[in-house]
Amino acid sequence: MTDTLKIADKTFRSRLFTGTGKFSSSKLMQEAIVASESELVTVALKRVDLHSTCDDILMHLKQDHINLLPNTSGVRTAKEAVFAAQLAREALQTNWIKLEIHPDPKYLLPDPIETLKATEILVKEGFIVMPYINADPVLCKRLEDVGAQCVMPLGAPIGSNKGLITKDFLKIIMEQSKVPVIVDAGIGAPSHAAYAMELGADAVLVNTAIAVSKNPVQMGIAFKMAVQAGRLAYQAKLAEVNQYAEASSPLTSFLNE
Ligand SMILES: CC(=O)[C@@H](O)[C@H](O)COP(=O)(O)O
Repeated sequence: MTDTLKIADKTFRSRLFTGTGKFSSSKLMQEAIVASESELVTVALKRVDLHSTCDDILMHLKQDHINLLPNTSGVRTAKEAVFAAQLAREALQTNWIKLEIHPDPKYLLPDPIETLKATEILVKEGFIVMPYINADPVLCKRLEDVGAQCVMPLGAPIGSNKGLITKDFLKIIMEQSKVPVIVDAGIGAPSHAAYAMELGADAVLVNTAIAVSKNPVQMGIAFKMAVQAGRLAYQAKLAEVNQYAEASSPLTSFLNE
């Protein structure tokens, strides 16, 4: 039986979503993404030439199995985000949008109030909204209530590579969410991605760790395998953590009964 992930009208075989920033060339970006087998790839609207039919980034992402997910990175308010999403829909012919509203350039932390406001408006306008947010279980429920198709809580600040520093809150989100939970940002190593999947994430989104590694193609493969391993482990149910030792074989003494 194939283990797939459904978000809105699309079904994904891969639970690794990827980003397109920070690669040293578009060709390398394409090779790494293809090697990772990612099927949902986010691209910052501000980085593409919406008036050109042969934008370098977009040209390299023209593959049958790759779905484009424009993101609103760079906007500071709900109003700007809505405008950016409308532009993306027009130019890229998709109503999918990764909603990112982070006005503070130092930590790039998402603004929860503007994100909720924008989600409400965009859902009403027929968008499939994938909001990037802090790992806030209450906000996740509010976003779900207004029609977000998934939630994308951060593991750590974007580009920090710190891993799942929000893990306790991610666990609550995964326990409560009725929409897919995609752990996004700060995932700095395949082991972080595997851990997120072991916890029960539906998918992860990784950009920096693949793009800036010495060998992005190999790292793309490493992330693919880590996500698969973490997912399998989650499905197989991990053994409980015990306070005390538990012998693996009977504790009878050797030779004398
Ligand atoms: C590309 C993108 O959407 C990023 O904003 C995303 O959050 C990934 O973060 P990392 O670069 O830390 O993987």
